[in-house]
Amino acid sequence: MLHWGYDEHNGPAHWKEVFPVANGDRQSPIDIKTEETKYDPSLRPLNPSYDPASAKIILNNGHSTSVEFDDTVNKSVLTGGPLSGTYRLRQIHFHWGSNDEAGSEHTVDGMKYAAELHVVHWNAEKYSSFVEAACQSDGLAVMAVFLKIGECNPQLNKITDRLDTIRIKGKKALFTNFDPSCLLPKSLDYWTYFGSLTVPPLLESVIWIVLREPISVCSEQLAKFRSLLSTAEDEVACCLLRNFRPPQPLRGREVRRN
Ligand SMILES: NS(=O)(=O)c1nnc(N(Cc2cn(-c3ccccc3)nn2)Cc2cn([C@@H]3O[C@H](CO)[C@@H](O)[C@H](O)[C@H]3O)nn2)s1
Ligand SMILES: [Zn+2]
Repeated sequence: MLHWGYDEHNGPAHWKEVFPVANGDRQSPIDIKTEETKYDPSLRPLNPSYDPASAKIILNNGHSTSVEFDDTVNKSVLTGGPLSGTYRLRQIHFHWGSNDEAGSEHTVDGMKYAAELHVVHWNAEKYSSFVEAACQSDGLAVMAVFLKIGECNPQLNKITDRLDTIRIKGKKALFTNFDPSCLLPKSLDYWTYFGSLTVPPLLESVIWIVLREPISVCSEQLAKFRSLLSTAEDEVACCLLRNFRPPQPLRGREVRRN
């Protein structure tokens, strides 16, 4: 496998050939069977606190589009929920499908949403860099938000309106004065479980916090994500039509809810 991606020849079914942890016992995403989730009274309310000035750039890394934040200080952080300590905001990115019927990574009782937003944080209290944290079992905390097909989402336009300037893999553009809280639903109720990155190197270092209430997205907005290229300037242009990993075995893990 040349370089991992989401096509037939290099997609999720092939990743174990280069990243054996793909067959590990705390892989993500998962299907959340709501009847089997366990209420945990010790879970606290989520407390995202983001400074719009910490947004820096919007990027096409060939696998998704992300907004990268200044994570050199504790300006944008997530505390509370299942977390002990302060997790610093690193970046947000999206997963989507080739049509509106699929695209989310996590599923709920087998149901797929059209897309999924990931808000990636790292444990800056215990570790000195993102990459170091990414190798620790409590190193990362990713908040997942489902995007349900329906009304266009005006907040999402702040991102989709900029995608034409970063169509090619590797392209980035200035992107500041952005508070990702504007993409969170009214309710911050969540499910939480111990899992992994859903992209290589699939490290088993993520405390997943999946919000139960989706936000809306319309077909036109999703179409803009699909028009991003997974290829660089000097390559034959190929659209990033889908970039979701399917659900992985639960391997006895518990999914708790607040
Ligand atoms: N769905 S999800 O699990 O929430 C995520 N999806 N993308 C994410 N990114 C942040 C990130 C960086 N790293 C990382 C891990 C170890 C070493 C260096 C970086 N993990 N997640 C965006 C992202 C991923 N990567 C990975 O960087 C590796 C090292 O450069 C490279 O070998 C991989 O091919 C590439 O996937 N870089 N940026 S978190
Ligand atoms: Zn992701």
